[in-house]
Amino acid sequence: MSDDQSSAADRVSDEPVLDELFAIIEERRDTLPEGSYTASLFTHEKGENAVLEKLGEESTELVLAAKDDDREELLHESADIVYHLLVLLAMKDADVGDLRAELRERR
Ligand SMILES: N=c1c2ncn([C@@H]3O[C@H](COP(=O)(O)OP(=O)(O)OP(=O)(O)O)[C@@H](O)[C@H]3O)c2ncn1[C@@H]1O[C@H](COP(=O)(O)O)[C@@H](O)[C@H]1O
Repeated sequence: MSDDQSSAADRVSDEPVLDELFAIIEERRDTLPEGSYTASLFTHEKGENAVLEKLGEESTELVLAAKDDDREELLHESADIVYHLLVLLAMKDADVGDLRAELRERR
């Protein structure tokens, strides 16, 4: 780990960024505003298959970024995956609280 990278324990934060993102995703799902990429994923315009395809593509890109030791690309693809994963949860009657509970159970 480089000097400018703190340990995982140091970087534990209660900043609710995932909860905020999930709330925005739910709001887009429920109101379907014009011009919203997120809203388009909840319509026939794109739909579930588009989300699953994105997750597949981004997983491959994540693997390639890791193999290339490309830290910037690794973080970019990770963020894309987390976003599309949260969209998928919102499609499947699950939410970020369920994900948190699942992770807690494994500790
Ligand atoms: N976090 C995201 C987010 N991550 C990715 N994306 C979109 O997901 C798509 C990803 O497709 P691609 O991977 O093909 O895009 P890319 O990253 O340019 O391409 P690659 O280099 O990865 O191949 C792009 O259109 C991105 O804009 C996102 N779109 C929205 N959000 C969040 O959702 C909120 C609501 O945004 P709207 O969708 O505009 O309502 C925003 O405020 C953001 O917080």
